[in-house]
Amino acid sequence: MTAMTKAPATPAALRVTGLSKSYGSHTVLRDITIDVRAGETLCLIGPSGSGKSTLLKCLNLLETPDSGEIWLGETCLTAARADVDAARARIGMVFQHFNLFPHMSVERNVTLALTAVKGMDREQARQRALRRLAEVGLAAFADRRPAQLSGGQQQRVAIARALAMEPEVMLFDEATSALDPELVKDVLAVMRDLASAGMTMAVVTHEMGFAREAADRVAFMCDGRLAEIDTPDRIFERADHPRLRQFLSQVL
Ligand SMILES: Nc1ncnc2c1ncn2[C@@H]1O[C@H](COP(=O)(O)OP(=O)(O)OP(=O)(O)O)[C@@H](O)[C@H]1O
Repeated sequence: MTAMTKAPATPAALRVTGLSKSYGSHTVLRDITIDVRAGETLCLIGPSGSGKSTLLKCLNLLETPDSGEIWLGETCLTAARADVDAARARIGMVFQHFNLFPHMSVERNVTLALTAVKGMDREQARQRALRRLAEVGLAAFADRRPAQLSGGQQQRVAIARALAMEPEVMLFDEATSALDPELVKDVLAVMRDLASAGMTMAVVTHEMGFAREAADRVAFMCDGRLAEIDTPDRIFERADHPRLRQFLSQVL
């Protein structure tokens, strides 16, 4: 008789349990339990003010939750003695506003943290930056200043900068919301490539097309709660949660 073998569960790269957060008397996150599996693209959708960005900021330790735990692999980020800087270096974050240094070249923007934080040798950092810039389609722009690039190109530099740190997880907080509509698709294409390449990603987005096509799972947040989490197909085609149906009827 052969022993039954059980398929290994996909490990969680990030795991959140019982996370709550208030600003004064305003409760923004209510008892959120969610994980981002290794290699997964998880999209977070929901009405404005539902807590999506706050959740992402908690994941990157830019905000401190009032209660609950966040685990990055085997490391508890919310433990009293957690090394926040070391943990943050393992998580890449891309914001709506790219915050590039205007007086530095594109290449220097990407290498800065490599040399300053990782202590990498300047030439080694440059080579890594050039590889990352090539991946986002900007190899030819390394010596330019950010102001000489379009908003979409600047956002791709910000993505290259985050990738250069070789993070275990990438977090995207409305990365295309500040862009002119015609610049959005190039940034989404880079994000799609990353998703296809197996990068672990949590993506707050208002781009329902991206969530539908690129996500492995979609989480719907509402009033600070995780209201639904499921495959894109079930979220978009077979939604039975009334607030989700209402939300989708407004945005699709
Ligand atoms: N630093 C802060 N201080 C006080 N209230 C805040 C702070 N940051 C966020 N909030 C409030 O928390 C709630 C959730 O905000 P959050 O930005 O997480 O929502 P969101 O779902 O990302 O919204 P959007 O889609 O509009 O970006 C909102 O009511 C917001 O006003």
